[in-house]
Amino acid sequence: MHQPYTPRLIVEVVTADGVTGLGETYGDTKYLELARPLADRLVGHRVDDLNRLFAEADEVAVDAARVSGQVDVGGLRGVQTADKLRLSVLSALEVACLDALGKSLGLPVHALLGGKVRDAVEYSAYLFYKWAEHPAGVTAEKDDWGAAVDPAGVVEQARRFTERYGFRSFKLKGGVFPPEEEIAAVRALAAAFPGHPLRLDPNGAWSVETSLKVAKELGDVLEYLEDPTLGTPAMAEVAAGLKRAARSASDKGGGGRRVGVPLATNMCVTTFAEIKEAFTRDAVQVVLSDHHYWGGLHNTQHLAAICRTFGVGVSMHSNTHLGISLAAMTHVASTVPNLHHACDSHYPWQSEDVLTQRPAFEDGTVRVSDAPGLGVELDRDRLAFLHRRWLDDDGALRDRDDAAAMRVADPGWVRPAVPRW
Ligand SMILES: O=C([O-])C(=O)C[C@H](O)[C@@H](O)C(=O)[O-]
Ligand SMILES: [Mg+2]
Repeated sequence: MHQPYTPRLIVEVVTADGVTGLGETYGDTKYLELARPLADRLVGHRVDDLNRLFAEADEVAVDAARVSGQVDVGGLRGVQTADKLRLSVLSALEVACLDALGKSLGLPVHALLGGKVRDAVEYSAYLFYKWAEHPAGVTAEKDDWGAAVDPAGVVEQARRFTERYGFRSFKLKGGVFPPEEEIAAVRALAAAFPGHPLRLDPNGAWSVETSLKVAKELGDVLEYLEDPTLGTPAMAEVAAGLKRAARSASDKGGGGRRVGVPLATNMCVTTFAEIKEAFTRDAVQVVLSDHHYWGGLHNTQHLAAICRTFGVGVSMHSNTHLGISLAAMTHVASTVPNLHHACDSHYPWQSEDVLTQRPAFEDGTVRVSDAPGLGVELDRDRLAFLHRRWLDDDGALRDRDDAAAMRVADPGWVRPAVPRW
């Protein structure tokens, strides 16, 4: 469940020559608290002095109450550490500096990152279970996607995604209905779109046992299973169980059906500190990077290099971002040689943006811009309009609370404990 609106922080750097650069990141209060002091420390620095950003960010104090034993957005984005909070803010400044630097030098951001290895970046269709409309009383833009609360609705949503944007890969956000229903939805997708890459992401809603059961049932159709269960130890148990099952199936002759399925994560490996345990235990086979919380585009390249060294796949996680971040993701993704999966993006679900021209999806891809910088332009009127809405809000939209809209439909609703199944 996602709130209809989400706060975003837009950063603009201005050089002494008057060149501007744009960046974007999460905009909840805890990020805004760090953005101003960090921005103040950077006044007078060069936009190509990117490594210094990390040292400056380290000097910005994080309120301990923001991070003590916390997970981000109910766990959806993994652990919340002071460092990760700082890196998430830093990422917007790094992207803004790269945009400004590229514009000054007449080079696209991908060139500043070493050059693109592909001309277009593939994205996946992000399928959500949803009602036809938001519950009465929830302020939201209307959409024309219709309801998706069963396999037929999910297939219909996927069909619209292919018609509108040409996506080939499909990711179903699960953990909503009992696993049997989500298995049926994935099977329906596989029947409707034979050979298309499919993923299912229940955000840790299942026990190890349920994860193993679902993975075995869908082993022949899933490209990967994302965060079936919470935490590296539990993911490692699932991965080991799947390996055992695959071995025993091959000992028995196999029968041609794939038993194992790679596990992907944007929850248990979201910081460099978490890599060692996860990779040495073979708990995950694909890491979904998010340049915001990994600390920018250079760090995303470092992460990709570590994944390559360990034989772990890499792709990208999405986060209700706008077009600035989509452009940044596309530039960095174009430079990663070992990007073997279509990246996630919530962007088709966003009806609003702060750009004069929205990035477009063609055949499920975004073309990598060769224009100087990111290749996007800020629409100051739209930014002012959205900022005004944020200022006028009673405070309910300042910090992401995905349960808020659910509580309008069902006042007693609380986020279910995990594992739920
Ligand atoms: O793969 C995903 O998109 C998720 O696991 C959920 C995300 O964390 C998403 O809700 C977000 O960050 O806004
Ligand atoms: Mg995920």
